[in-house]
Amino acid sequence: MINGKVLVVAGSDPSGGAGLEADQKVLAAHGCYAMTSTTALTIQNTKGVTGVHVIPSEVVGKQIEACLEDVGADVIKTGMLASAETIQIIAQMVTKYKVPALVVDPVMVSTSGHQLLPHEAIAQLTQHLLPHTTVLTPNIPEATLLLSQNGREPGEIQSVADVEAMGRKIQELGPKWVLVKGGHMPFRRDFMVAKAKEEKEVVIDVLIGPEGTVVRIESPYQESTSTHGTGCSLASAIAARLAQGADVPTAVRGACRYIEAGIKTAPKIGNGNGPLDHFHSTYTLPFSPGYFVEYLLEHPAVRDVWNEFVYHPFVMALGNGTLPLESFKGYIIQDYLYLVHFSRANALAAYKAKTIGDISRSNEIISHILHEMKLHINYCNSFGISKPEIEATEELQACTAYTRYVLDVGQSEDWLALQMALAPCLLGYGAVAKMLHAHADTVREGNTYWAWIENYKADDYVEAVRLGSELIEKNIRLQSPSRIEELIKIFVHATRMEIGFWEMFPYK
Ligand SMILES: Cc1ncc(COP(=O)(O)O)c(N)n1
Repeated sequence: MINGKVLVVAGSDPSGGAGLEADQKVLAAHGCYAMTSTTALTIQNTKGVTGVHVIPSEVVGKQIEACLEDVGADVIKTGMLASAETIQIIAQMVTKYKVPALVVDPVMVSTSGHQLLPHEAIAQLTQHLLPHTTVLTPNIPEATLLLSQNGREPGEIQSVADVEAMGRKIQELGPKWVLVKGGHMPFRRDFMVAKAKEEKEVVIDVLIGPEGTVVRIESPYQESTSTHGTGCSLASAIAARLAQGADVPTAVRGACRYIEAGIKTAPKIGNGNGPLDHFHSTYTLPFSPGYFVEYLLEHPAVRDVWNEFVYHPFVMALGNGTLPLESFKGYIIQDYLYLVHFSRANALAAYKAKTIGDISRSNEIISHILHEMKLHINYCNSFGISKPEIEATEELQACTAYTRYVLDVGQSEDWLALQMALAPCLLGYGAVAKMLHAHADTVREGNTYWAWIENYKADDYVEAVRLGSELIEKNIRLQSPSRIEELIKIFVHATRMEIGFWEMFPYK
């Protein structure tokens, strides 16, 4: 689901760790809709930048216009701007389209030392863009350069208080909020600049805001070579959170935590300064909404056991009419006893359901089971077995094991886990009947078991399968991938119990 629209105006990094490529990953990880306007194509990888092809500023402007006059944006985020003309055009667009928020990462020099904004463009940046800026995100070298190019004394940094003073001076140049990023200058625990390597303990990002607001965001110093694109990614994470309605301090704090985790879990890609893991907290479901059951039955842990159940020799003997009648009688009686507990399990599902709609679905399934049990009684009567005789029969172990397993899942786990334990029976009998209907060896005329097959192919059973699947589909996509794997294990175990049920009686 898309929440928030962000337009990024920045340069492209073909190696994917910084620039537009990183920005789009961050926005995707936050569930935002990302648009881009490209200021430059760089030639770079984790080892450094070897070339820059600047895109004409009219093209950049027309790309921005194409996005804003149609889709619109909640936030514009800028990165590498490449030229003074491009800066002017962005400022015109921000004013013309009254974009609600502007996050400016004043990219000047890459981590590897390559100039990404001409020195003379810093004046344009200050004059045209900073007055419209909601959040400006310089690191300490960029903050120093911004102040000195504007004829202000950056001052020497000894402590966090000096960083705050620096942020305040930058705020006077126009931006509403300034985040001075501390990654380049770690501190000791006492908030003095770390001189020696072993003194580097904390990173402090300082956010300066209106009416004297100061927020310090402290995180543990991480010794890492995976920091390529951290600045781009941080500013995009701030933009994403603003687009989703967060206030600036909340957006900035959340974005800093996102980057901290991205460095911690970085994938070690390339031979230089590697990229972050942008997707450390993103779930990707392995199926598309509405197609879980299809995915489930093809899952490597399910496929073979499912086929063993559906194409079991007991089933095939029902289909070609060769199943010994004594086996069928025994099976029908045990299945009746099974259905009593299966109804209890569905009643438990109704109890665990949270909406009247889901309660009523469980109720419909129980009504269907009652109908099925009447057919079992009719079968037994035709074999001369009465209802009291059925009910007086002792459950066989496979019947007890299966039903009590389902009930235990229902007691000890949640509603969806119970539905997964119930699913092999519901889906399986539908699949068995469908398979037998289509199978070349199936005998219809004179097959004692044809009526049994017909029952599970009838419209009302097909409808019950559809309802059951719909219930699972609706709820499964709210689960995490690891929980889905656990739920699949329940399905597999219950399917094995179904196989055990076929195995109770001789089928030859
Ligand atoms: C296109 C582009 N934009 C920004 C950066 C800065 O990122 P870093 O400081 O990590 O090199 C970059 N290297 N390339």
